Amino acid sequence: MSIHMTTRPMSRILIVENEDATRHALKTLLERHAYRVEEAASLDAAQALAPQTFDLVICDLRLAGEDGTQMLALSAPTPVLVMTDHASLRKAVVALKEGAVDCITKPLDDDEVVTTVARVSGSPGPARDASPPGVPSGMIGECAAMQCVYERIRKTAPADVTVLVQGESGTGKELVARALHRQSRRAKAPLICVNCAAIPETLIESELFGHEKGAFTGANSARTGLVEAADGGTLFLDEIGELPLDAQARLLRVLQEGEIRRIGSVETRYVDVRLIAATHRDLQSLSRSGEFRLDLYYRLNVMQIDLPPLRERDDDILAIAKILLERACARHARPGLRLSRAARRDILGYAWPGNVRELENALERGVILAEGHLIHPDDLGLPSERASRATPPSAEPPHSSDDEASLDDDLSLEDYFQHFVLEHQAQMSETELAQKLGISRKCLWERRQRLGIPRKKQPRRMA
Ligand SMILES: Nc1ncnc2c1ncn2[C@@H]1O[C@H](COP(=O)(O)OP(=O)(O)OP(=O)(O)O)[C@@H](O)[C@H]1O
Repeated sequence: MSIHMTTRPMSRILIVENEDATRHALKTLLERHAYRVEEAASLDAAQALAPQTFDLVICDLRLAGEDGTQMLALSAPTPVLVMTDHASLRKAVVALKEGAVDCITKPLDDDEVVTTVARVSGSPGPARDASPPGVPSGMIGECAAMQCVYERIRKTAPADVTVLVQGESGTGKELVARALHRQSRRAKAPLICVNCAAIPETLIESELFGHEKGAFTGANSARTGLVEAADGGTLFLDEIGELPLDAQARLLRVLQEGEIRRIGSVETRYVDVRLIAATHRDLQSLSRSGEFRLDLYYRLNVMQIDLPPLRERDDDILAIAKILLERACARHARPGLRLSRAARRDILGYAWPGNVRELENALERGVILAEGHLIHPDDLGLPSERASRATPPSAEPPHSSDDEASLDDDLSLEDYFQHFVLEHQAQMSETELAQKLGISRKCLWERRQRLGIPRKKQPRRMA
């Protein structure tokens, strides 16, 4: 893998991506960090913009019907940073071998994108790392349970041991793996992330360990596996509880002896890989039922990092929501949106079974659907039959002055709305009222219901 570094400050970046939403979000993010960005939705459109004149090209590997790796040749000598999803990790490995400077995986993580772009371009990097001291970049939250997690990361990262990260889905296990890699001596080598649940069981062994030509039907050429691709670096195996038993046996050999044997090969190769595994399942009880090898479990569990579910992070929820909301506002070019008091109460009262990912999605929905400056409970679209939480909604933590201000704004806006409607509804139609308030008729109707001021039926005017 060749790493291209340049010392001049980054100025122009070309994004080649056929998905409009991703392209737009990436452009907005990079422009916020003072990069000049142009975009193309296809190889042809990219070529027309003379990619070789840019300072960096960021290209999706799976352009609709086109092979993104072609951008490497089209852009030379400009460095190319490739984007991929879990399904096309194989292509990413090939692209890295062919000279891509690095690879970022989808769904894109804002902090990772900014840090990677800064690193591969040699530019000074993000203007500020939003993370407070001691909090790994990209992670939000400072409650006591998360402080323990950060301390574990800080102590474990340099130790070069295998780590087992446990937590419910969406609690940030992959973020922990990234932080461990970044803070380790392997930081400059590749981090290969594989979601074992996303690869079909029949393919997973050859994906991980590679195969020789003719090893099985369809194996037309020899292939390097992802374990070998991580040589010198870190391999993150998410959802390791889904790994079939045969693959578990091969993985055990890698951990015990550093040995790897491609499928269909008699030759043993040696790799130097640090393994980080994650699961939301109880591996010990899986091993009792014979689904997970106990010896592998013990090998994996040298260090354990447990992530708390979001519902147990009371002190953090609103702080996380605030930062995720700012990010969503930036992605959708809706600056300044805030959560209404009722929305904040609902966020605190909800059990968040999908954890931070679910909160991220709800806020994204809120930003897209909000009509005024505030996001209301309906915009968040939380399931109506809320799973109850131990903490009642009234237990909202003390407000910072910022929260206090937005609470007052919220109240005064609702007061203003109510006042305006009551004062003018006799003279104005619903359409006129909605226009004056800058909201849709539907939104006016919904707010009337919520505030208990439904429109009274007007007596029909006689001609
Ligand atoms: N502490 C956190 N701070 C900021 N973002 C977070 C945090 N935890 C999770 N996220 C965000 O939530 C989403 C899910 O995170 P991640 O993929 O790391 O979770 P996971 O536990 O690996 O989930 P799964 O097991 O379903 O793969 C990501 O978009 C991530 O950025």
